[in-house]
Amino acid sequence: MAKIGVFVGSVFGGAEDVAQEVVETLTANGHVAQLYLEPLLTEFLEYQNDVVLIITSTTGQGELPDNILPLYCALNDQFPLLPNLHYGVISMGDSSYGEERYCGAGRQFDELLQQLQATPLAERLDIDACVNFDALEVTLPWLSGFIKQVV
Ligand SMILES: Cc1cc2nc3c(=O)[nH]c(=O)nc-3n(C[C@H](O)[C@H](O)[C@H](O)COP(=O)(O)O)c2cc1C
Repeated sequence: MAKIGVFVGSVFGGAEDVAQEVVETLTANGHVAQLYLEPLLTEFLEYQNDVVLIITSTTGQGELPDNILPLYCALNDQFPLLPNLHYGVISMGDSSYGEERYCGAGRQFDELLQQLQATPLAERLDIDACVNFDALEVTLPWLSGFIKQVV
C-alpha cells in the first residue's frame, strides 16, 4: 500500500475527470490516493518520500493550466531536491497545436521532476485528443503498468 498524491492541471475539466478515475482505481488497488485540484507546494512536499502522479492538460501555447502553474513555479523557484520521490506524468494535449506545443505542460513537469532528482516509475503518457476521444482508454492500461511499479 502506497501513499499517492494526484496533482491535477485542468482548464475544462477533462484532466480532472481522468484524475478522479485514477484516484478510484488506485484506491480500489489498496493504495491511499488523494486528489489535489488547487495544489500547493506544501502539499506536494508531503509526498517527497512517497509517490505523486501529475495529470495535466496543456493550454495556451504549450503552457500549464492556471490551477497547477503556482505549484510548478514554486518547485522551479525553490528547487527542493527530491531523490526519494517516485512519480508518473499523464499529459493531455492535442497534436494539432504542433510538435513544440504538444503536451507541453506534462513535458515541462516531467523535465522539472527529473532535474529535482525524482524517479519516474513509468514513461510519461502523452494523450492526443486528436487520436483518443476517450482518454481513459489509454490511461487505464498505462495506470495498471504504473501500479505494478509502485512498491
Ligand atoms: C485554448 C486551448 C489551448 C490549447 N493549447 C494546447 C497546446 O498548446 N498544446 C497541446 O498539446 N494541447 C493544447 N490544447 C488541448 C488541450 O490540452 C486538450 O484538449 C485537453 O484534453 C484539455 O483538457 P482539460 O479539459 O483538462 O483542460 C489546447 C486547448 C485549448 C482549448
